[in-house]
Amino acid sequence: MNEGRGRGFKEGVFALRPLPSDLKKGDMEMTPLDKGLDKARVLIEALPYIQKFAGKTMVIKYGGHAMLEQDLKEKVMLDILLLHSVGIRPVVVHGGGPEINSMLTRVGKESHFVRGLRVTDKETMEIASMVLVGKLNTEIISLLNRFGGKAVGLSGKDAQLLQAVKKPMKFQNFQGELEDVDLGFVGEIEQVRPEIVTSLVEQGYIPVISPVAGGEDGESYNINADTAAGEIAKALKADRFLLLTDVPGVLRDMENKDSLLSVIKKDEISGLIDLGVISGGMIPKVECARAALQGGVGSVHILDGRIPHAILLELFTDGGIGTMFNS
Ligand SMILES: Nc1ncnc2c1ncn2[C@@H]1O[C@H](COP(=O)(O)OP(=O)(O)O)[C@@H](O)[C@H]1O
Ligand SMILES: CC(=O)N[C@@H](CCC(=O)OP(=O)(O)O)C(=O)O
Repeated sequence: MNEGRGRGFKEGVFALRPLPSDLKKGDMEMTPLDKGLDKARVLIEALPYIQKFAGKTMVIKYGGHAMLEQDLKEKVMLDILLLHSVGIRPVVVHGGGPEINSMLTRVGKESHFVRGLRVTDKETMEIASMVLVGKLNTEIISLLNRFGGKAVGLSGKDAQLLQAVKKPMKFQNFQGELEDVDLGFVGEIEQVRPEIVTSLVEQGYIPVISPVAGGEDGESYNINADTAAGEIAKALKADRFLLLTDVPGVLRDMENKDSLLSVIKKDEISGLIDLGVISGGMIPKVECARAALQGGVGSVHILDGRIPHAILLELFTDGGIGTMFNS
């Protein structure tokens, strides 16, 4: 199903004879040499991608349900470190919606969303900041650094990285009329000042950014993490923008996990939304994918963060595992 992405690299020297991992059970026991060859083959398949991506910036949006399991979290961190070790420049933007929900429940507050955006009153903003900046950002950089990385935590407020204004929102009522909805401290990004990120990246650090922006008025604004990551990817003119989520990618039929759309062209996105193929939480993702492509990002990938090493499988294998958006 993933064949035909046309990434253009052929398997190298190892394609000429059956690979040890291709042998069926019972054909032959794998010898230590076979196992070694298998590992070599994996590295060789990755080689053209490693060469192609060296020095390139990749923005990785990590969030949602893909962030909840410790074992998976560690695998995501190892993937990011591997990218960094082969000369790629990863920039991480994280979410944490489910963790904000649990913290709000613990303090007896309900979560309300309008078109995927959390209605954010003053107290919710404080709690969202505590969870995103205080807890999750620190946890991610601690993990990366524990595994030997040099990660630096930032929020969108640092060095005015993300400047926002209050986001206006209209909502259609039961009579079909458009009404204004007050989302509170939900922000719309007005300006991205990527210099702090660029200078950290140039010095070999991995920036890890939480989606809280500052406003002219000195307030903090809550930004959807997909949107924040997309804006940052655009400002950095990233080569790749990866969104990790909890589905295999964009499915043609939500009931059928095998109906993955492996490649979507930028111009096909509106049609898929109009047809109802893409709905709910997937809409902001594909919309920020489109905006990122329009803003000069090379390609955008939506992939299943629940699959161990999803990032490596997407970037360094010929078929990839998720949905790739390109122009
Ligand atoms: N065509 C589609 N393919 C896959 N998922 C879709 C599609 N349309 C809607 N969705 C929904 O989008 C969700 C992903 O968005 P969301 O829950 O906001 O992700 P996250 O929490 O990772 O940011 C999926 O869990 C699924 O319910
Ligand atoms: C305005 C808005 O909705 N902000 C999000 C920010 C976190 C986020 O987007 O996290 P995920 O990527 O894990 O969903 C929120 O408060 O949940």
